[in-house]
Amino acid sequence: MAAPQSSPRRVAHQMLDRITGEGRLMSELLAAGALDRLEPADRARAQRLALDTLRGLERADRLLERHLRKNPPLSVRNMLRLATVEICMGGDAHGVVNEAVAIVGQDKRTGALKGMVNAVLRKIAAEGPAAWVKLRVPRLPKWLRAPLVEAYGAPAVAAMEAVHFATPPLDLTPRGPATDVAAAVGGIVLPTGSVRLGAAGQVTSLPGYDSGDWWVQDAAAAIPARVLAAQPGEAVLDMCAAPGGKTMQLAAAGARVTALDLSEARMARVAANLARTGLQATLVVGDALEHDGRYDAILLDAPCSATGTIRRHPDLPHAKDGSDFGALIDLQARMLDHALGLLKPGGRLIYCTCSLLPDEGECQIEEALESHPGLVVDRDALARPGVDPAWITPEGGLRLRPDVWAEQGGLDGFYIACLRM
Ligand SMILES: C[S@@+](CC[C@H](N)C(=O)[O-])C[C@H]1O[C@@H](n2cnc3c(N)ncnc32)[C@H](O)[C@@H]1O
Repeated sequence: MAAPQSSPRRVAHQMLDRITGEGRLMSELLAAGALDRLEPADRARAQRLALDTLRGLERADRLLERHLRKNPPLSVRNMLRLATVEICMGGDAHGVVNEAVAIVGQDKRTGALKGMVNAVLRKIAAEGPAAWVKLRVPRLPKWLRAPLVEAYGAPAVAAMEAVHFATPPLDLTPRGPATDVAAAVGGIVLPTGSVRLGAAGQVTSLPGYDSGDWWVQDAAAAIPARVLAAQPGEAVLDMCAAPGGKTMQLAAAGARVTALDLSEARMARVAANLARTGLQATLVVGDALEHDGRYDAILLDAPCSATGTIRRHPDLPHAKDGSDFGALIDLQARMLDHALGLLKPGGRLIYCTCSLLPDEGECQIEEALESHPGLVVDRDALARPGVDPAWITPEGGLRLRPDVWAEQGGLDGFYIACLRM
């Protein structure tokens, strides 16, 4: 086995370069082994440094602007950003500055700038922490902010940005009684039945992980399967299943679940999750648009912009620019059309996306209702514990936003609707 050869700051810096420079998502980098050169104990720290930097990027840039005479190359800017955020969040300035200077100095392309990095970061160490707290909460980029302001209004978007800026809590979906899991892990039970922890630490060392008593799943992401309310023995298709959070909910309810996903690698995670929790489903790797069968119920958690998950994935606004969302919207419509054709008479379909964009939620349902005579929205299905009727939209879906339950850490943005043929 190759010896680990890096440090958390170096790895966090490399991840920032790839996210901001190449438009890669952190999930892709992690899947490709970005943390492998670190000791296991250092991996969470590297990831946290990168995530904190991405959440605070706008503030870091504002502080750095005061001290930069020229725009440095992106890699140097990213090192300055990472060091600025760490210093302003209470890191040991001496150690941070020394390593930042070493990292810039050891790279032939940037070595000549190490003196500048040293000088700028010494100023940040002196003035930054006091100035940091006075800066505004970082905003979403314009390409995303504009449609959200149009949909929800500027005050609501500002409230979402405040939640995005905070470190999110950890949510667990309990397999059995939520109170037992909450007591075991030291969490609270949310009104919708998920268990929430403030400071998680290492997930795999929490009580009940090995025995599969729960799985990690945002409280919003747990609502679609609750709305579907699978009954024992029902044939249920989880149409875009990986990594399997909703598959496990459906299987735990006693349904005969077929879990379908296009990605073999992601389906391996469904298999591992089912093995850990002792739950069962039939796994199919394939294209949802070509899948055949007849089901009592279908859960379509369609691929989407994932703009509802920014509090957990602050890399997204920096890696994306919205240019690939049109193709996703088209795919969602085709998947919804195809899925409706797989329902038994009287069957129900849950359509959901972890998106904040109405084009991927409300508009998809409005269009499906126009093009499928006889299709109806089942509003009554939304009456689940903890679901606030104020979240129900005019066409009869649920609109969840990060600023819901903001004081308790918020929720992922989601759209959920129950359709019946
Ligand atoms: C939002 S994620 C699903 C999350 C999952 N339902 C859960 O709760 O863990 C969307 C999934 O759609 C899958 N996907 C994308 N295109 C697909 C297609 N044409 N057919 C089937 N699955 C597809 C992706 O591989 C991805 O795993």
